[in-house]
Order: sequence, then structure tokens, then C-alpha cells
Amino acid sequence: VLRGKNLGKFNFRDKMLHKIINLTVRDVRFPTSLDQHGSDAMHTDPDYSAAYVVLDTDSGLTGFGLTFTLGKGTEIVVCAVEALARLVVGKCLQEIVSDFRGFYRLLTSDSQMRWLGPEKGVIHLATAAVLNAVWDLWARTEGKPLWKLLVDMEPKQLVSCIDFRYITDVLTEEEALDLLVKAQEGKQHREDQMQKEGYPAYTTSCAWLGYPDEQLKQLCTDALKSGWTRFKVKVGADLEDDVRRCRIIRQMIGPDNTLMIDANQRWDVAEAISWVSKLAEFRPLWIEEPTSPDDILGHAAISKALAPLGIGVATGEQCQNRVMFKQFLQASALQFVQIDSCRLGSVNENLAVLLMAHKFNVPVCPHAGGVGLCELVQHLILFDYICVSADLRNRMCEYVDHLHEHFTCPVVIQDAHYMPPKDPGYSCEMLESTVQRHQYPEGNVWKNMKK
Ligand SMILES: C[C@H](O)[C@@H](O)CC(=O)C(=O)O
Ligand SMILES: [Mg+2]
Repeated sequence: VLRGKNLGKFNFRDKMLHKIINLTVRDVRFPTSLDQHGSDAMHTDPDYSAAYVVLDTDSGLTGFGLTFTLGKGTEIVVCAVEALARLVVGKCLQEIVSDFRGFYRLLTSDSQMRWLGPEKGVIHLATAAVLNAVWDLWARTEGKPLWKLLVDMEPKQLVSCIDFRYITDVLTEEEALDLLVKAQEGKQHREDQMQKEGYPAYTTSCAWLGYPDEQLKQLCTDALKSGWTRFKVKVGADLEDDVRRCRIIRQMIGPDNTLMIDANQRWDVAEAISWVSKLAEFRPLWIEEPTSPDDILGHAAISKALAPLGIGVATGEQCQNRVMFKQFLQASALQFVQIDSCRLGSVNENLAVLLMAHKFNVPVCPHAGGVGLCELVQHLILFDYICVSADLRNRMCEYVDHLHEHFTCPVVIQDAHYMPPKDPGYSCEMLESTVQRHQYPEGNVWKNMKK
């Protein structure tokens, strides 16, 4: 079976060869909670995990996809992926991508399964895993990294991948096309710039909530030495702790570097406003997920109250779909859009959100981290800069320094920038040895652990 990196040099352009003959999905978990990696005010013991999808084709070419989860419950996402498999297996890649909007609808609008969502929760995570694998397969077929596949696509083809249902009151297909056509100017220059400089990143991995102060200080020292200038700190469980931790980090990074804070939905609206006001002296650029991810008007109230303090509101990692993002934008309820490669319905739905954010002139700063999210979302943000926003002001992509060694094409960070991936695909193929060791519950990593 032909897998992985070398496929770029094969001529797989006859896409009719790629009939999807099998979908496998596995529950892959990493015991990150043991060291408190990824911990925050609501997720105190996250085991970074994935429902990991492999699409086999009759040509031998393989597509890899995943969606991110937190340990328990991954088996439910796996079940949902299995339920979607019959909609994918038996299809040729050509058939899918020549009507990608139709295929997206097929997955999201199945007249019985849509009752489980629609387009939210477990079933939408499963949709993301499957579609991520299809995009990976397409990019591998073209011998290009996904970002380059997108950059080279005609605006018409790009919009043909988007389901505009429920968002036409804000963005029509014609408008989307117009935005993409306008952004063609200077595209080559921006692509060259990205190849040279990469896309700016910030780090979250110094200051997970469960890290003791000594660890925070050490990680912050190391990060500063490696050239990081933007840092995110977890807050929200205890105000005194937050003040102490923010003070440490602000003192260490100095007045000119950037600080963000993230509460992971811990507060009610009024509580969010008063708590964040008490952290204003540390000059955070944004408060992330201050309250329930579904409370659009609550976010609007928080945004309004914090604007005079110069603090924006960021959200998106648990924003269910394009309709929610539409309303967040309509209500001026967020100042930073945090797209997520696995929460939304893959590239298709992320394209819709990138375009809406552009129309509202709100910067996109993707959620990454977890397992594989950095690998995936780097492609989307590169595309955003080259073909949509053409702007780097107030923009950066999250980075966390965990679990990259488990991927065949891990992210490359240079001087706190994501360097554009070169290998064909969507960068989410895991090492088979990793998958075997971490498969839950039978992998060796889990067999002997009482979890
Ligand atoms: C549970 C995850 O680690 C979460 O804390 C990640 C997150 O909020 C972020 O990266 O932002
Ligand atoms: Mg967050």
C-alpha cells in the first residue's frame, strides 16, 4: 500500500482511480492529563485524543483525517464516524470533489442522522474527521500540501465547496466569489512571503492551568529564548492565582510582548466582566471563551463592557458551526475569530467562516494545539492570508508544543512562525506505531493504566 510522503512524485491525476473502498476509524488517546498538559479551568484532566480516520482507495492511495477530543467519549465519536462511513465508501474522489457542496450536504443533511445535530456536537465532529480525510486524499492526489491546493484553486471552485445554506443573509455565493477575486491581487507576493517568513504564531504551552509557578517560569524563559513574543495564560478557576500567574508572566515577557488569557467558558456574563476587569492591569489582548460558547448575546455584552479597557473577546474552539459564527459577527460579540479545523465541518465550513470574518473585518486567530490541530489548521490560516485577508495585523495562529512527534509530517516552527508544510496532504497522518500504542483501550500505553 502506498502511504505517506512519497506520493507527490506519482502521477495520480487520473482521479477516477481513487474509489474509496474502505473507511477505518480508531480511538487514539494520549495520557496528557498525567502531566497536566492542556489543563484549563473547565478541563482539568484532558487526555488529548482523536477519532482517527483512514480512507483506502482502489488505487492504493490513502487519505488520513481526524477530529480532536479529550479522552472519554472518543468512542462515541468513533461510532458516529462509523455511521457516516456508508455515505463515503464506494464514492470516487472525482465524484466527491466535483460537487463538494453536495457531498458536504449529503453528510450533514442525511434525513435521519441530522436529528443528532444538525451540524453540531458529536455528529459534526465526526463529519469533520471524515471530510478532513477526503481533503487529505484530494491534496495527496494533486501532490500538494492542502494549503497550496486551496491557493491554486480558482475562486469559483473554492466557493463551490461551501454550503451557503443559512448564511446567505450575510454572505451570498456571489459576494464570496467577489471577495476571493479581489484578493487575487498580490497573491503570489504573499505566498512567497509565507515561504520565506512563515505565519506568526503564539504559544499556549507555557501556562496550562495545572502547571506550578516554577514550571511556568521555566517554560516562559525557554520560550523567550526561542523567540516567542506572544503568550496565552489559562485563567478562571481562582482570581488570586490568576493575578499571581499573570503578574509573573507579564513581568517575564515585558511590556511589549503580547499576552492573552483564556477562561474556557468558566464564568457567567457579569462574573466574566468583573473578573477580567481585575486582570486588566496585565493588558491582555483578549479574553478567550469567557462564558458559554453558545451565548452570543452574553459575548456581546462582555465585548461591550471590556472594550474601554482595550480587551477584546475571542472565541471559536467550541463554536458549533458557520451559523453561530455568523451571529457572533452580526452581534459584534467577538473581536477575534478562532476557527477550528475539527469542530467545524472541515475545510468546507471553515472557508465560509474565513470569508464571513473577512467581510466583517474581524481578524482570524485559529485555535490549534490539542493533538493534530496545529498540523491541520496551519493550512487554513496560510490560505486565509494568501487568498482572503491579505492582512497580518492582530493575527496569529495558536501553537502548543505537544505530541507533534506522532505525525509523519509534523509542523515546522521557526522563530515563532509556522513554516508552510511541503508534503502532499493535510498533515494529519499519524505514525502507525503511535496509533497502535495509543489505541484505546488495547494499546500498550493504556493496557496497564487504570483509567
Ligand atoms: C482542553 C484544551 O487543552 C483547551 O484548554 C485548549 C484551549 O482552550 C486552547 O488551546 O485555547
Ligand atoms: Mg482556548
